[in-house]
Amino acid sequence: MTLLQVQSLCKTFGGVQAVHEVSFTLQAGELLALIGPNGAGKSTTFNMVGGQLQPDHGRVLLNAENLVGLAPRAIWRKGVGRTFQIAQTFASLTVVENVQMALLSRDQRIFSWWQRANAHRRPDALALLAQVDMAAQADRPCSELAYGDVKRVELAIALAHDPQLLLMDEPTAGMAPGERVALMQLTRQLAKARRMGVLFTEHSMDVVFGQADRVAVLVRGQLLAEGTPQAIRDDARVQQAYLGSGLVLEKQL
Ligand SMILES: Nc1ncnc2c1ncn2[C@@H]1O[C@H](COP(=O)(O)OP(=O)(O)OP(=O)(O)O)[C@@H](O)[C@H]1O
Repeated sequence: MTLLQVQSLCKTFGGVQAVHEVSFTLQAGELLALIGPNGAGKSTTFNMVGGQLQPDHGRVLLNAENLVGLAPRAIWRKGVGRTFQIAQTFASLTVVENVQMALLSRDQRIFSWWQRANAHRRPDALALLAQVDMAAQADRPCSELAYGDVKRVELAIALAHDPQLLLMDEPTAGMAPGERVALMQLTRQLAKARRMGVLFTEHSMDVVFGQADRVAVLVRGQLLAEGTPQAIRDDARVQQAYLGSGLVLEKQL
């Protein structure tokens, strides 16, 4: 069964048609990059999939179940995880406590006190940290970590919910080029190992063309092209759309 089917999504803000009849699919274990020049409708599409925005029209099917109309938390409960452009962790807690908090939340336990998190499923939290190569730093406060490491902790937090689909909004924003590729290589390995679909918006073309299985290109709210990284890079319409945008569809070395 197809993991995610986005069908004919439309969204208008005032007189602006932000997204018009956008459709695409995503299979389990696949990484799909949503790219396009500024204002193309990427965030709007992304937020309609996650439930932060309601579409005017169209459907978002997860394993054939329509998510449109559900609150973001209900969508999350159905297996849609999310990471943010600016990584969100509790700086005052340790690395492992952050993951323990996520496990508590997943287990639907009431947590008023961080001490509760501290006692909850530490071995499982450590196992998740091992998956993102952060087990050795488990007992450090998140506030002490380099930004690239915070992003990996955020990934472990997202994995604590065992998502079937992970939405990543510009996951590598603010990172150095080497770190960007490493984070998405790791995400790719995890997606394949867990059969987790990943939909991500991204401005870094080295990440898009190096790590995505497929690329969907939005321009002025419409899906211009969709295909393998190679097909997209060679597509004259895509190159035309990016002309003058300051972005270059450079070749992967
Ligand atoms: N809340 C809003 N109210 C009014 N207009 C909006 C709103 N959100 C987005 N838009 C408009 O919808 C269009 C698509 O915006 P969107 O943020 O989805 O594009 P984007 O591809 O994510 O751009 P960027 O790469 O710059 O983040 C733009 O013209 C934008 O100005």
